[in-house]
Amino acid sequence: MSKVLFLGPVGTYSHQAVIQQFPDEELIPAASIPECFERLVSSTEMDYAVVPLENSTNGQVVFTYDLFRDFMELDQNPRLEVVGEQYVDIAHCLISPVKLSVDQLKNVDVVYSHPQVWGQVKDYLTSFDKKYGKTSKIDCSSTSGAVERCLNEYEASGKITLAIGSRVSASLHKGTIVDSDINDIKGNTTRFLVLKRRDGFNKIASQSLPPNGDETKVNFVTFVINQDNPGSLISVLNVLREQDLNMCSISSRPFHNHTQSERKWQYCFFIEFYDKSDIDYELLIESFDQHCERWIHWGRFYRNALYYQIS
Ligand SMILES: O=C(O)C(=O)Cc1ccccc1
Repeated sequence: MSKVLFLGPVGTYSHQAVIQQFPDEELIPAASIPECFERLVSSTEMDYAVVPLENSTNGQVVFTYDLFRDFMELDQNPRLEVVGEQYVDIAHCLISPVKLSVDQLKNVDVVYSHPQVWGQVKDYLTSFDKKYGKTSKIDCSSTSGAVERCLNEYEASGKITLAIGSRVSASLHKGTIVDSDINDIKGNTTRFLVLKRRDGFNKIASQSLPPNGDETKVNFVTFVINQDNPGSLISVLNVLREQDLNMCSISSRPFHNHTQSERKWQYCFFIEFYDKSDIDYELLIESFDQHCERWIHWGRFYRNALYYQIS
């Protein structure tokens, strides 16, 4: 049986993603996204990890992007590869420890959740604060961890706070749902990546989980360029055009080159592009070597059919 790390505790959206991917394996809750990366790389006991990457409402889960960046910066041969992806519909609920009257709601001054949530319920919380009074938003390591903290605080001190998480997290932690489906944008979906320890290093990560009906494969690459060379980013993207490779995502995160740490406004780029049967990977490696200060090919994995879900 494989051991699979996920952002816990049980009831997180990551928990749902890992159940979708590995319904019959041993699921191991981690306290944070960095812990998922670190335990997978450092412990031969662990086989996979499932981490949130981006959300359809408010984009990057920056903690995960920054971990890919840092692993690339610290280790030219990071022992990790991306072998799959999952998609989870996000349906946030406002959760309390007990059933609350309107007056009790007016006395609540704290709401707990994962930082990624605030951008997904901004309008909802603005109108909530107008109706019931200003609340402080407190970050927790996960949505279900936020619900757990809300219930534990009530048990320990009787203080009534609120949390935002899934309906499952309310059930598992015996919370009460005050309001449901509170996302500002319907069809809110989070994309997760499935990580595997990379045994030995090859410039092109080759393993992937079996296809799920969609035979399209996606390549995931991070790179940094010499930003003082005009056209350096175009030169890298031209590598894809020259081989008629279709890019399906591009994003960036701040990058602090360890040799120029005092320099600001440098970027690490993240691109994904679709596979083709006739990719000349030797040429791709040569071109990335030529135009990038450093780069890592994290994986070639099958596109999950849920990617195409329209709402
Ligand atoms: O905290 C969770 O439930 C997670 O899995 C991270 C997350 C948080 C908010 C939306 C999607 C995933």
